[in-house]
Parts: sequence; structure tokens; C-alpha cells
Amino acid sequence: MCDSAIDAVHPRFSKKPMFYQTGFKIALIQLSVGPDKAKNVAAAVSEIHKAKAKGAHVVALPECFNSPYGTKYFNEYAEEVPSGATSRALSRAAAEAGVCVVGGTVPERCGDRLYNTCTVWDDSGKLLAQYRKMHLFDIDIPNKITFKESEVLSAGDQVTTFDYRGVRIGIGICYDIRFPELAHLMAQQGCSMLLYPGAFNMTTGPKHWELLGRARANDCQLWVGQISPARDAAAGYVAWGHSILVDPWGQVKGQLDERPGVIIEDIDLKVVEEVRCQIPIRIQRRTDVYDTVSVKQ
Ligand SMILES: NC(=O)CCC(=O)C(=O)O
Repeated sequence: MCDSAIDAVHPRFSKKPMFYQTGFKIALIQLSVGPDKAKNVAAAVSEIHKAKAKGAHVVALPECFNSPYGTKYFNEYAEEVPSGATSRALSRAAAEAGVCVVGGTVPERCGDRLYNTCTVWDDSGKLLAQYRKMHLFDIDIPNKITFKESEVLSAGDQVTTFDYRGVRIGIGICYDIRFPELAHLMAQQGCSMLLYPGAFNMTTGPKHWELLGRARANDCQLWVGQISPARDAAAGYVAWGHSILVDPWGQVKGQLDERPGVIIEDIDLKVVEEVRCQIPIRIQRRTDVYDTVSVKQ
């Protein structure tokens, strides 16, 4: 009821998938990632099957799950999508388990360019979506962390969402979560959930990882999942871990520590409608004022 009122006022929010379900079960898999690519991929496949056995419909993997995370590794580990070995393994695992796989990210080779890319596979093994990280992770915090993905990676420029079991899900990758504009675009396109494979670090992780997930969930009024590799203190880049699921109220529904593990949870889509109905910020935005002010600047 409330939803159709919003549709009437703001038709751009009404782009819903063809049919509408009340929920699904998601598994966020925090994997150990090492230098052996085949071992990394085999571990991911094994976790996909275990998640299916626990009733998951959607299984999401971490950023850079087949390769150590670091600019010196991307060229060596890169594969073409969808013909590369990792794509083929994910497609097969999705079909055999009968689940949707949000395949974390892999370094993707396309011609002479490299991207940080997420692939999504439906339960028949078909490629549903391919998203290339749009905001590259270039930061410099003196004496803490300097990282420049743009030294080797190119940036994508396509906002990417997909529909599965009547639910629209948007994809961002790690640093993308710092950009509310991307999240708002995906919310406007009808998403009820955003998934961010990500590998924050020991400096920004404790400060911002949970904060940003809760911020995006709260300001877009949707579910947010962030999926990290497990921490390896001996790695060149030490991931924060702490994969997390946040509900549309901005409340943490599940969070891991730094070790390998799984969050498995029912996603109740009625909560999305409930929050949007009770706190109707989507129809209260003063775009008339915002647009005028930004034109004057
Ligand atoms: N892989 C990444 O994009 C890391 C982002 C990150 O750590 C941050 O603080 O942002």
C-alpha cells in the first residue's frame, strides 16, 4: 500500500523486478586467501556447496578471492571473463549447487587492461552480471598505508544490478562503498540489497568498515552485505576481515571476526518496505533545492 503511494509520487523508484518475494537466505563467506590460485578457488567451491546444504539461495565471496590482494599480483593472477578457469569453476559450482553465486572479485584481463571484477552466476551457471570496480583504491595515509590500484588497474564505469528470485541486488566493490552516489543510484534503480566484496585494511578497517556499511544501509534503506577475505597477518596486505550484514534500519545482523567463517541469514524484504514507509526520506528529498544550489556553485 505504502509502496504504491511512493510509485505514484516518484515513478523512478517503482522499477521492481517482475515478481516479488518476501525473502531469501544469503551466505557471506569469509575465506582464507593465499598464493595458490587453484587452492583458493577450490576452497570457494567447497564453501558454496556447504552454504547450499545450509539452505542458502545466494552465496557471496570476498574481494580478490583467487589471488592475494596487491598491485604486484594482479597481472599474474588475471583471467578473462567468462572464459577463465575461475569463471568456469564458479559457473559450474553455481549450477551444481543450484544457487546464485556473487563471485567476490578476481583480477580480470580484457585486452591490455586489467580490472577488479565481480561476476554473478545464476543457479543454472549463466553469467547474470559483471561489474568492474568503479572507484579505484588510491589512498596515502603516511606511516600507515599507501595503496594505488590505478597503477595497474583500469576503472569500470557501469552501474550494475541483477535480479534473482524477484529481488534486485546491486554490486559495489570495497572502496566503492565510500561513494554514496553509487549506492543511491542502485537504490533508485530498485535494489533491496547492496553487496560489497571488500578487503579493508588494519588502518581503515577498524575506523570505517562497519560505519560505511551501516551508513549506506541507513541512507538507502536497504540490506547491505560486505564480504572480506579472512586476515592473514603474514600477507603483504593485511585484510581487516569482519564480514558483515546490515539491515535496512542500519542495524548489524551478523558480523565475523578476523578468522574464516560464514554469515548465513534470512533476508526479510518486508523490512525494506517497512523502513521506507515509516521514514519516507525517498519522497522527501528536496532535489529542487539541491539542484538549484549545485547549479549556482
Ligand atoms: N580494496 C579496497 O578497495 C580497500 C578499501 C579500503 O581499505 C578503504 O579504506 O576504503
